[in-house]
Amino acid sequence: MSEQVSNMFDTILVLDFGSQYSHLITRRLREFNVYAEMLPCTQKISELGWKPTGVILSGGPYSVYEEGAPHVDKAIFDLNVPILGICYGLQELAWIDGKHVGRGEKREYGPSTLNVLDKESPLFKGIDQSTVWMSHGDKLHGLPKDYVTVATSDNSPYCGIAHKSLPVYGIQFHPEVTHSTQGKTLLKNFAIDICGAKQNWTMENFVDTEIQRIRKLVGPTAEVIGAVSGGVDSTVASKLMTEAIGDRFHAILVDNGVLRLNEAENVKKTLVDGLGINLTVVDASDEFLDKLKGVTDPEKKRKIIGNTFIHVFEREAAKIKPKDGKEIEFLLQGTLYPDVIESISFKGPSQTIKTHHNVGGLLDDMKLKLIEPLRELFKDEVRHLGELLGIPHDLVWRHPFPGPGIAIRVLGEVTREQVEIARKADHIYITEIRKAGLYNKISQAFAALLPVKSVGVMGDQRTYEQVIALRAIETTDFMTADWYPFEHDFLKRVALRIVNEVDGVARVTYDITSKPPATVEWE
Ligand SMILES: Nc1ncnc2c1ncn2[C@@H]1O[C@H](COP(=O)(O)OP(=O)(O)OP(=O)(O)O)[C@@H](O)[C@H]1O
Ligand SMILES: O=c1[nH]c(=O)c2[nH+]cn([C@@H]3O[C@H](COP(=O)(O)O)[C@@H](O)[C@H]3O)c2[nH]1
Ligand SMILES: NC(=O)CC[C@H](N)C(=O)O
Ligand SMILES: [Mg+2]
Repeated sequence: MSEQVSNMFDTILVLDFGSQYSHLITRRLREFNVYAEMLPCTQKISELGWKPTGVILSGGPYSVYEEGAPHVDKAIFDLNVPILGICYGLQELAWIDGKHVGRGEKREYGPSTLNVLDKESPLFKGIDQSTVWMSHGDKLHGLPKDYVTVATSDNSPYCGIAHKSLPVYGIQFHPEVTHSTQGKTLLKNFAIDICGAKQNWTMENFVDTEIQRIRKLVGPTAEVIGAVSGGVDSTVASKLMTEAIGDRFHAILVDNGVLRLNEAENVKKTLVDGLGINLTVVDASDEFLDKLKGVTDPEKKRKIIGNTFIHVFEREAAKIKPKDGKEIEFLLQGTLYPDVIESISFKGPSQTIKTHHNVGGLLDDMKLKLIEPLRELFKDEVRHLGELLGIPHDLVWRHPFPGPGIAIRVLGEVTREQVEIARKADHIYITEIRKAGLYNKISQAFAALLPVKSVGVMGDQRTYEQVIALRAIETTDFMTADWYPFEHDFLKRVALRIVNEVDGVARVTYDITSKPPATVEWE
């Protein structure tokens, strides 16, 4: 899939050396409609399968002179396309041609002033003295062979360098962060003027080319299945698939008994009636809740739900008999670019904090070929795509909802009764958030039901019931998050409604922990 998109649009290849900012390079380029793709720094150019329009080497936490430090495939120089090294990338260029890199006397983090020496340099066109963001401890001690200095900064005499005859550049600062005030101009200069990349990466173009691509890939008769949740990603992927192949696409929604209030019905209404998606809703709630009986360990809950999910999905898939008399050939997945990025680090995927349920487990058994139309997109691009495809605004901007659902929001044993309490409280909470006009300001909000009892007094009677914890967070990437600062009156209103309207709850608390150290979900 990734090969195909890169062949259809001029593509800047970003080779990732592990900087925390690497994905921002891709983002910035896409913001001015130049398509870019990030791959690990160890990518072999001969195995790329497409020709980049230009190459950017990212920053990274290593030192080029260290043993075991990552190094780029020298074949990038045989591509005869422009190259830009950023921070570690600059140091890598200098290391390759003369090894002039070492520890600096002073580390440099934060703002610095850029001083452009070569006013004719195409990389610095329209850029003069400006603030640039630094984050390095190593520095160049001399120029690599055949390079000249084009810019300096207070602490970096080789802040910008350029090859004398080739379009190869290196810069010590990070143009991809917004703190580098003219960083975007520099990236534009590189991608558009120096590489000559066309600015044709628009969602409208993507929709057209992607629909054509899916049709070609699937052929005139083959059929496709996909799991949909009513969440943003699977809905957008399903709508795209429906546009491409109509009801040869079979969507399956599994009601696992831990969905939100009236969710299965609502999703059915929106997807079938509203969007024309060929959807089957399978009620497997008894099966899930039976298997969850007596289980309190969060990881066990996640695994049970993940496994049961696969089981139910496979069973339903086997019932589908394609019209061409063959078997189902493809499985649609709503994988997004951040999922891909997280697993491409050359040191392997990051440590497992919690097992996110996923449908990847289907792969081996089912021998289905994967279709992942959103694989190159960031979440906000997926939302934009959803709007273009005519998916209602409310659905496109929905808060994410985890696959294991309310089961990981009912702490302790999951029973129908406990799910019902959590569901009702959640519904009231979200309704109030919407009423207050706060839904789109918050990234995710939900109610969790705690397995502790607390004493209360209602109508002169002693009560002894459970506790609801409200959570609301703001985040851009869900990797880090902060709690949302509600007005006190709002919290007062929600607490009152929940205790009054939901049997079994005597107390409400608000969770004021950020991530880290907490996670978004309670389990
Ligand atoms: N109840 C369900 N029935 C069928 N498939 C499901 C269900 N819950 C989750 N899935 C599948 O698991 C995938 C991953 O879930 P995830 O929550 O990451 O994405 P999403 O639900 O599509 O979007 P969002 O992030 O907005 O919730 C979904 O895309 C969908 O394919
Ligand atoms: O599809 C999913 N399957 C899961 O198993 C899962 N666990 C957490 N989440 C969602 O991921 C984001 C980060 O959550 P955590 O900080 O709790 O890990 C939040 O948006 C969580 O809701 C999941 N989504
Ligand atoms: N941000 C970076 O790329 C840092 C590169 C290298 N690790 C240094 O400290 O200089
Ligand atoms: Mg979801």
